[in-house]
Amino acid sequence: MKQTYNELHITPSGEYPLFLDLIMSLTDEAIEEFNGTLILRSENDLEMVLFGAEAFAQELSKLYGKEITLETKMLVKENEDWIAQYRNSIQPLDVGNFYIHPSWLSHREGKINIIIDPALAFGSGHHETTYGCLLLLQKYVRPGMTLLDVGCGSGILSIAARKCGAIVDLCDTDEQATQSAQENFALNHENFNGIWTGSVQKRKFEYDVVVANIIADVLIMLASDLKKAVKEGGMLILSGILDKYIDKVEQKFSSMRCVEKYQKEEWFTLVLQRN
Ligand SMILES: C[S@@+](CC[C@H](N)C(=O)[O-])C[C@H]1O[C@@H](n2cnc3c(N)ncnc32)[C@H](O)[C@@H]1O
Repeated sequence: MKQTYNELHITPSGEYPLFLDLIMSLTDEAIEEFNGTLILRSENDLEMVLFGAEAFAQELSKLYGKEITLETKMLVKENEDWIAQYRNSIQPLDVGNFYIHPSWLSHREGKINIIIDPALAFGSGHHETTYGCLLLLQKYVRPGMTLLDVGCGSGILSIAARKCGAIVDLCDTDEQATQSAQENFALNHENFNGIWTGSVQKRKFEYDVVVANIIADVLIMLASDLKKAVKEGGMLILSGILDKYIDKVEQKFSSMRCVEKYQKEEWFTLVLQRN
């Protein structure tokens, strides 16, 4: 990309459609039409287009026996690097020992680095619910534990758990999410044990830790399957719970012992232990 581009404005005093046709025949660039002005933008030289339009105006004036004039303006403008601007808008994030950053930013020494590039799947780390799960995972996950991530989205939680030494399975009902999670595992040079499109019911094992950051209604619907997925003495980390639904969720999971309740803004994350 060049540093600058040219912008040509042509406003004919008459015969506008003929000038539009002429300019379309002189260039492949897109033409903007604004209040009787034709605007062309190009990194290439536009002098020939200007010259052609002026010559055409003179010829038309002769042909019609009346003066057809052009108001013209040639500007040189700075090219914006939109991709760079977009990239600059994506901020890295510290969550306890984790440092979450996109692939174009460098690692931070002394931190557990997690690379997540923006994509369609949920889970950049910035949402309060993901943040809560990340904080609690680093507190409760130990090397060698098994973990199931239900509703994996971008895979951020299972990547984090893997980086803490867990053996991880993950699933999501959305195929785009499982696809994105696999890409993010590869980006982080990490591996998972199993991944599937679907939910907790498709699991084959019981786990030391199950994490599910889904909305309250879905957690309630999945309650029995989520509880069964946890080994005796194991932990269930639930998030995606708005404060107004916390009582309802706690009641539904009351057969488990509440070990920790973390709140960030209006979002709760619960750590429950199976007896
Ligand atoms: C809020 S996102 C969480 C993403 C990621 N785990 C995080 O913490 O950032 C919830 C994810 O759950 C998935 N989901 C919704 N209902 C589900 C269900 N019944 N079983 C499994 N996943 C589900 C959605 O497709 C979505 O990717």
